[in-house]
Amino acid sequence: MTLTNIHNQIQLPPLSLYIHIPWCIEKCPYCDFNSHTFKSKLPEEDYIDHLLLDLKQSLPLIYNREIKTVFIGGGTPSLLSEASMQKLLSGIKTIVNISPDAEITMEANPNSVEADKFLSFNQSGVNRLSIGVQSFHPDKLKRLGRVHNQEEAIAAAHIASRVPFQSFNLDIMHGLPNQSLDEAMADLDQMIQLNPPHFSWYQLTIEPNTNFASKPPQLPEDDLLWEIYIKGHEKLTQAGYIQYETSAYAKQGYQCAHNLNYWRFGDYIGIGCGAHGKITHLDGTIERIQKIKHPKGYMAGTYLDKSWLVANEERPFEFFMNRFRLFEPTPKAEFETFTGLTLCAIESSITEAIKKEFITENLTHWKITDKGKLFLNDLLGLFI
Ligand SMILES: C[S@@+](CC[C@H](N)C(=O)[O-])C[C@H]1O[C@@H](n2cnc3c(N)ncnc32)[C@H](O)[C@@H]1O
Ligand SMILES: C[S@@+](CC[C@H](N)C(=O)[O-])C[C@H]1O[C@@H](n2cnc3c(N)ncnc32)[C@H](O)[C@@H]1O
Ligand code: SF4
Repeated sequence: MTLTNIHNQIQLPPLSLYIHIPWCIEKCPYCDFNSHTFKSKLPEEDYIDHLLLDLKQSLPLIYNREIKTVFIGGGTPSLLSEASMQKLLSGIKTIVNISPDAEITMEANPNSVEADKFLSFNQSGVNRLSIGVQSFHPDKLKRLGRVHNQEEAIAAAHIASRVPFQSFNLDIMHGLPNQSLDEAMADLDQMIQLNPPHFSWYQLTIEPNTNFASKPPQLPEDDLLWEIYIKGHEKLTQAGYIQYETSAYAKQGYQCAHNLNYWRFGDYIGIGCGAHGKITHLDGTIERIQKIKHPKGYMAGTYLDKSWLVANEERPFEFFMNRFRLFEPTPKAEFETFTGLTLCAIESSITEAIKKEFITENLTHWKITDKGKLFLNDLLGLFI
């Protein structure tokens, strides 16, 4: 990349904080997230001390930048006791500068024991709850190895709507083992009745190194998957949900600010086992950071696994890989300020993408077309 391709006006993107809680009651057979079962008692007090120390050690990366969003993910963060969540959230507020109107999300499983803690989590500062429902169908829940049942999922959503969270999200998966169109639509009907402001609708994928990868279940054929997607999308749109990313739907004004910041190539620090981060420095370098994955190793007290700089040549791909997941137009100015490159650096790739009808452009923005969404890998390949 030549010098003329480097933009000299560095403007730091918004900053988020991710906190990983690595434990679950059972390991679900489809899940490859960094989660571990535990034998007796959760070492939660020790772990929170480590999280706070990890955050303190991250300070030189962010000096006093304001944190716009916080996301406590897992694993199953709702396994933490009320006191631990209170200690964690008040602890981070003494270390970093959290914006007074920050979105603070926590993931929860819908078991009754955990749902009883929702109000207390809210009083500790959580203002957005994300509940992993997956399905409302009893057989499907069993097949997915979930430890909650249909009644608990409905009750958890009711509790979440009564607690004064600013928003809550339900995660539902489709394309489940032996799932029919009617079963997938029944899950959506039940979800719509519960009326969450935000809804994530993931197609089940078989991930390597999971139980489903070694003993693959019978998944719906491609034609049926497509029908589920098209009919489901229609139903969600009619119910007032706006799709803003492949799997994310929200009522007007309820998009998830934390995920939006990831997809817009924002900055974030990650603390906890296996958490990753991305930070833009004042000299224009972009650093990626990865923490140690296993709880035992992480709690030995050295948190950093590795970190590396994103080369100038890799920045266009990294920027568009995230950005083109979103349906909103991409401001050209953000490409320059967030990657530190000029538009000249991608001129030929953009021309090619327009010629192939993957994107359109006007003076200020690019927009992905339906064809671009369908051939996303080919589109992104133009920026490698
Ligand atoms: C990391 S999980 C955490 C949420 C919480 N532990 C739970 O499972 O309820 C986040 C979400 O990713 C989705 N997910 C996990 N594995 C998936 C897979 N193989 N295919 C599609 N979605 C998946 C599920 O909807 C899940 O709720
Ligand atoms: C798949 S998403 C589910 C979000 C949910 N649908 C919502 O709208 O709130 C969240 C999961 O991604 C993973 N994750 C997100 N940010 C991460 C980070 N910085 N480092 C490591 N894992 C991360 C965690 O496993 C987390 O539970
Ligand atoms: S409860 Fe959530 S994080 Fe834990 S194994 Fe299941 S899907 Fe993965």
